Amino acid sequence: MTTRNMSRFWEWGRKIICVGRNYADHAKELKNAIPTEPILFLKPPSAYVREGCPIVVPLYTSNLHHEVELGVVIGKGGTAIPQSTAMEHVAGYALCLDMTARDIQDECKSKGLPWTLAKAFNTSCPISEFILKERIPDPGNVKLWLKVNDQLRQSGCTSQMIFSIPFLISYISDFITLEEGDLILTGTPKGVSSVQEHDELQAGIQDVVTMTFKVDRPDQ
Ligand SMILES: CC(=O)CC(=O)C(=O)O
Ligand SMILES: [Mg+2]
Repeated sequence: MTTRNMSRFWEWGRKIICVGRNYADHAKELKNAIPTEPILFLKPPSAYVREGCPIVVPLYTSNLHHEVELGVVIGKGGTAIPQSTAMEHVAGYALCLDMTARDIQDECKSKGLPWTLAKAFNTSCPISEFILKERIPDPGNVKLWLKVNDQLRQSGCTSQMIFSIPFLISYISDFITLEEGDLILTGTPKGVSSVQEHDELQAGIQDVVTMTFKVDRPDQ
């Protein structure tokens, strides 16, 4: 099925499609309504950051939040993909953080403006290594966790997702053609919180993968 080596998919310049409020417990903690249809937004490929490089806090935010999420890596593109064959389009997975400037997002929400500067800045998408599809046989039932300076902040299971992975692939591909190398971030469970310069973030998918990132702030 996969025609290219996916192991460095983040270098291909493909799009990152993010799903918001896909866990009811997270929607509730931010006092947001539970969606009846997926909420979508995008990050550019310049948002990617790999282990060994820092997450850089944008100068314009004073409330940068972590959101741990399961990322789905597309191996075969398509438009209007039926749910029944959606998983055939998946090459694998990645553990992802959807770094969010929460103060900027709140301001954009209150003004009815897009979330771009809250969600799509450089280093807003830290990712793990590529995880082959076979290593996560049931992506609808895996545990995700995140610690800040060794303190557990997020712990959830993809079984809590409101919209399943096949549904999301089908729904997204009705509006946005999916291409090989695209990444879908499937939303975050509860426990999002603020991070500061010098913090260490560690995250994992049960026994499959872990990753560690430092937070940095450029000089003003
Ligand atoms: C409120 C949000 O930031 C939505 C989001 O990204 C999520 O994962 O949920
Ligand atoms: Mg998110």
